[in-house]
Amino acid sequence: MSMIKIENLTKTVGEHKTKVLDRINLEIQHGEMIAILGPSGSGKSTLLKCLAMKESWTDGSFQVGDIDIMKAGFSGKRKISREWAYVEQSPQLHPERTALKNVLIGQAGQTPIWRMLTGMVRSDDYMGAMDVLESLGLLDKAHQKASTLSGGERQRVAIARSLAHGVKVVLADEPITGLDPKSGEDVIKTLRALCSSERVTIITVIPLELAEKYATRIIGLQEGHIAFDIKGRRLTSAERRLL
Ligand SMILES: Nc1ncnc2c1ncn2[C@@H]1O[C@H](COP(=O)(O)OP(=O)(O)OP(=O)(O)O)[C@@H](O)[C@H]1O
Repeated sequence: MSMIKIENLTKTVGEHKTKVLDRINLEIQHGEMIAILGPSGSGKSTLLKCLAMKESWTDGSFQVGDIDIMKAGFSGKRKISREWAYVEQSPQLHPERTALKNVLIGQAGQTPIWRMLTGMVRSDDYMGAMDVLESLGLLDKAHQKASTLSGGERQRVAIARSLAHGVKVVLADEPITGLDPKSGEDVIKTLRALCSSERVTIITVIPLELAEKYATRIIGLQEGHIAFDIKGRRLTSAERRLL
């Protein structure tokens, strides 16, 4: 059984019912690293948000394991959302807290109330948080206040926060925007390694060159529909022309 299965996912907007997503069919397995590519306005962010259940769609079915999202009640959706993280382009962090503290306390709803109140952490949590920060190239920023971090650094703290709390699916919209090429590639390399070692599933919008090098699968969108869906590899010139 696929981890995620969507069929004919369609989203229309406005009075002219413009199709932003047009009959998208996808089956996603654990441990895939999926890069979504496509021209500006092709629907990449909308698809990510729908997959993350942050945005509604007009038509289509959406199954996660044996849970039908359209019919799932609050507890079914909550079970899924605990293990999934959507990292937006400008994620919310506690501005006055350090990068490390942001990773440790997690998002509201994931942290035991006693820990929020006392601020106490176990030493293995501390080491785990430092490990993920290091793997995302943030060790030297661990003790810096979130408000003083750059946009790209804040994104990586948000990814570290998800991973430190055992998230199994990460949906990240342009996670390396604003990073220099080397740091950007290091982040993508780390995400790919997590797919291989921990079977974390990553669905993300990243530049073409990095998608070709690190993604296990590349999905090309064009005007809201899937133009190609291939294993990670160098694109042919015909595929490149679609982007
Ligand atoms: N709620 C909405 N109302 C009207 N139009 C919308 C809405 N949501 C998305 N769109 C339109 O749908 C199209 C796809 O938007 P989306 O942000 O998903 O594209 P994208 O591929 O992520 O683009 P970019 O690469 O520029 O970020 C755009 O033309 C956008 O204007």
